[in-house]
Amino acid sequence: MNEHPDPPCRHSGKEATAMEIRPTTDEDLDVFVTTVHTAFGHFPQTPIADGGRWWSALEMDRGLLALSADRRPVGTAAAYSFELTLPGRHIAPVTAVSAVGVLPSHRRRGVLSALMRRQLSEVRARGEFLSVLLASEAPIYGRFGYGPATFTTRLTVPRHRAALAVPRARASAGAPASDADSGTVEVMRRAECGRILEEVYDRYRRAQPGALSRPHRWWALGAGQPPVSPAPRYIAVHRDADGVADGYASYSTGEGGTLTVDETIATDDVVFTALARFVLGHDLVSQVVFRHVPPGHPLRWQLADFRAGEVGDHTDWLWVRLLDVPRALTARGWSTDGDLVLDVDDLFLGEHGRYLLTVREGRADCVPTDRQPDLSLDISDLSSLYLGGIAPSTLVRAGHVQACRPGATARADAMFRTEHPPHCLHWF
Ligand SMILES: CC(=O)SCCNC(=O)CCNC(=O)[C@H](O)C(C)(C)COP(=O)(O)OP(=O)(O)OC[C@H]1O[C@@H](n2cnc3c(N)ncnc32)[C@H](O)[C@@H]1OP(=O)(O)O
Repeated sequence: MNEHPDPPCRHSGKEATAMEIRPTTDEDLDVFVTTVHTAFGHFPQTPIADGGRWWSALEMDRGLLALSADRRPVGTAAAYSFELTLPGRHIAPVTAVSAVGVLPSHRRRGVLSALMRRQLSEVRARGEFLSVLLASEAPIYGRFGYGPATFTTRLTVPRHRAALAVPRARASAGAPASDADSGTVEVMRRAECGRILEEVYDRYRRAQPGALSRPHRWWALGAGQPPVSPAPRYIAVHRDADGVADGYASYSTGEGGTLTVDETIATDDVVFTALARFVLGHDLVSQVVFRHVPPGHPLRWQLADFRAGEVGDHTDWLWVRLLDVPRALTARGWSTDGDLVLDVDDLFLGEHGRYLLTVREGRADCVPTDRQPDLSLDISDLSSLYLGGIAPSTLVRAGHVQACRPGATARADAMFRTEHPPHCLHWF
């Protein structure tokens, strides 16, 4: 991207000038974690007492600490090194931003803005073109160029209305045998699973756009949330006819007989259905709560009673930030040929670029152009569109994206659409 002719850097004037931002080292772990806790005000609830497991995967050589003029730590930002699966099953390295916090006593003075600026420049210096995060509050990150790009829901099904319908396609005579599940489900405890979860998750995430890698280190340390952490859980492990694990559901039962499924990981739809059927058939359960179900997932349609599946917590999950438009757009796969001229503003970084995106046979070319634009948009909007989880027409109708030529919106919709909607359920 070019420097903007008159960069509207909204925050530069406000960014704390007497502050120092420095990278962290292993020696900073305690002060880093204490500062994050104070920023969130969550100290009593956070399980740091559990041997620091929650924070054990922090990459301290990638963290940032903001120090006030009197050298006191007042702000934090962490960065994890993951891979992100893009449309077309292409895989790219990403920086996953986390543990962002500014002390309550030092807010709204530009500390976060300065941390974000430093962090984005370090991501570029690594040669990466994508940054991602999970936002604690939606209004925070758009100004820094991030846009919500994947979405998730919770599906609650009362046990007495949990019957699955016989799918018409399978009930009809002559349905292919491969359509039915020929595998088995075994219940294991989390502690007995060895590397099964890690291996199944890795197969799943490589085929699922929007999914993040979970590095071996996370599993080995038991960092994060269940089932990566070793919290007590039952795991329903699905195996194919050859005995190879190809899916799992991690679950526990709680108050009032609610069975909560942390995540259902399946390498195909038949495996997902088999695992759903298994937990929905659990005795002594009043309802089953599936967390992290992709919006529009077929499970709701498989229930004999369509209204039995109550959708809740429909919310954003992964926020994406493009740092190099041509590299990002050429890295993902595309399913529809076409040409599109995108005029992109990056207000936070004070950059502007106009690009001709040309898609032929699944791959894109993206070069600077002075042709008239089809769409004019902010980098946060392009970042939202990037994984195919939201249609350009939605952002045009919302007034975020400007369609500059007749037919441009429909063409953009067709080009950005992906065969598999993106979904992410990794917490970091
Ligand atoms: C990926 C993650 O880790 S998500 C976790 C984020 N952290 C938290 O939610 C912990 C609690 N909150 C905090 O620690 C702080 O309030 C932060 C980190 C969200 C913001 O830090 P600050 O140093 O106050 O932000 P900063 O002063 O740079 O604000 C920049 C702009 O963002 C706006 N902004 C900052 N936080 C918020 C917010 N929560 N809601 C709405 N606007 C916000 C500011 O008003 C300012 O806007 P302006 O330039 O138009 O005046």
